[in-house]
Order: sequence, then C-alpha cells, then structure tokens
Amino acid sequence: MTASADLPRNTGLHFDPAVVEAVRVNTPATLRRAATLPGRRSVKKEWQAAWLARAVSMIDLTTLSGDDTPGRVRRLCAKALHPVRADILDAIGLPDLTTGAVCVYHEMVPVAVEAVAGRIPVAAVSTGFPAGLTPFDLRLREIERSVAAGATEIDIVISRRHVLTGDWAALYDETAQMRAACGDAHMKAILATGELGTLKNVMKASMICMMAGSDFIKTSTGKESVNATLPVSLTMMRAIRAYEAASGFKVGYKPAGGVSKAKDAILYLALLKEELGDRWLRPDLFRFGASSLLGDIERQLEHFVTGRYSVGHRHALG
Ligand SMILES: O=C[C@H](O)COP(=O)(O)O
Repeated sequence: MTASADLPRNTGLHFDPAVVEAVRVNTPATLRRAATLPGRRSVKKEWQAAWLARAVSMIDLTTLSGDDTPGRVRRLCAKALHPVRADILDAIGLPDLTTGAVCVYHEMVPVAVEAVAGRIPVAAVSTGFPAGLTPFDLRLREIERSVAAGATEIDIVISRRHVLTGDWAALYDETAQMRAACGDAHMKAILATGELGTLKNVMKASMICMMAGSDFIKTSTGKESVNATLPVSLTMMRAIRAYEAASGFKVGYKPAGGVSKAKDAILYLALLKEELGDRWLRPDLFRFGASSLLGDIERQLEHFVTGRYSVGHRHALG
C-alpha cells in the first residue's frame, strides 16, 4: 500500500468539532438498504472467477491468536504468497496472484517479514490490540517497534471510551499521534464498531479518524462480539465519501472479523462499487481482514474451473 500519483496519502485535516456535529445518519434507511443487498441482480457468470480473484488480492490474511507460533505464521505467509492452487490460477490466467498482505501481532512481525521476502506487505496490529487499553506512551512505542521490525502497515485500535463519552478532541489527538508514530507505514484505524453503540457514533468516529490522517478505516478487531456488518460498512463507506468531498483525499476501507464466505465477499465488493466506485476496488483502497475467507474462495474457484461453481450471490459487478 504505497501512495501513488493518483492516490496522494491522506495528510488529514485540522480538528473541527463542527464536522462531528453535522453528522446525520438515517439508521432505519441504512438498515433497510443493507437488508436489500443480498439477492439483487446477478453476477454475470463470466465475471465470477475474476471477482473472486480480485477479492483474494485484497485480503489481509490474518492470524491473531494467543497461541500463534513462528511455524503458523510461516504457513500463513506461504499461503498468502500462493493463495490458490497453481492449476486453478493458471486456468483463470492469474499465475502470480497473492493476497494483499499478511496481518499479525507485533511479536510475529520479524518472522512474517522474512517469510514474505518483500513480495507483499506485512501489517502489524499494534497499540495494545485488541482492547487498546495499555498506557498510551507504550502504544506509541509499540507502533515504532513494529515499523522498525519491518511492518509497512499498522492496524491501530482506537480508545472506544473517547467515542462513548463524546470526547472527539481526545480521539483526534490520540489518532494523530499514532499516525505520526507510523511514519511512512500506512495506518488502518480499527473502530471496533460493535462496541460503539450507534451508527451515528460509527460515522463520527470514522470522520475523526480520517481527519487525524488515517490511511484506512477498519471495522473491527475480529474479537468483538459483533464484527463487520453491511449496515456498518454502508455507514463507513459514506463517511469515506463525505471525507473525500471535504478534503480531496481517498481513504481506504477494511471490513474485518467474521467475513468467511465467498458470497459475503461478493456482497461487500458490490456495496463498495456502488457506494465508492471502481477506484476503491484495488488493494491500496480496500482490504478484507480475514482468517478463513480465503479457504472458501479457493473452494469456489476450484468449482468454477471444474464447472461446478455456485457461490449463491446475485450481484452485478462486471
Ligand atoms: O482483522 C482480522 C480479523 O481479526 C479476522 O477475523 P476472522 O478470524 O473472523 O476472519
């Protein structure tokens, strides 16, 4: 994920409480629209494998467990570099397909960096993941240590209490300091949306994190009881659109946690295309944070090349 001519890095905006005050979310309409998403229109058959391959290229293949070992991380990295059987990749004409990145705890960064050998980025969850309740100075040091160890993407967690108490200035300051600690590494701000109470809070927190310079906004750690959902995704994508209108910067989106089926991946991509447009359908502006999605996509691609494909979605993408 590097800044390019058509994608200048988000440098943020000054804190402006008026932006937060102006946030409006029509929750019933958002829920209604999300509910209509599964089951409209058809993906054209000739496009299905291409869309699943696209989804693979945008996965942050993740292991975030207390019992992670170097061996497990090496296997994860091997899978990220060869995500689908070679004969299937040859059949769909994408022999060099990889996932977007691997995502690991700080302690596993050196192992992952060595294993991927520069072919794909290593993302680290830093800042006291998943609760983000370690001392603030240690959270900043953790970011610096992860970057020094070779992570080029840092997934930070926000302090949920700043959202729940409406302390938007504190959320802005905290996020801006984390962004500064990232240096050249790109920062994904995890909102832990399942703990923020309302879609309005999700929208406000999204705006603040983008104003503070986040390169991506991400739904969840995967450890909350509710992780990525379509209504939350709709809300965060609309925040990204509003932020682009205000600042000119395109910010990336990462749904994470519980996205494990190929048909769900298709739904997210359909929503992304409709809400933000084709430019977001690339790894520099979209990622799935997922540990098991790749397995289902691989099965569907296998069925596709053997003529037994049936992912069960009905969205038009191509
Ligand atoms: O950010 C990634 C998530 O922790 C992965 O969650 P998952 O194991 O439910 O796919």
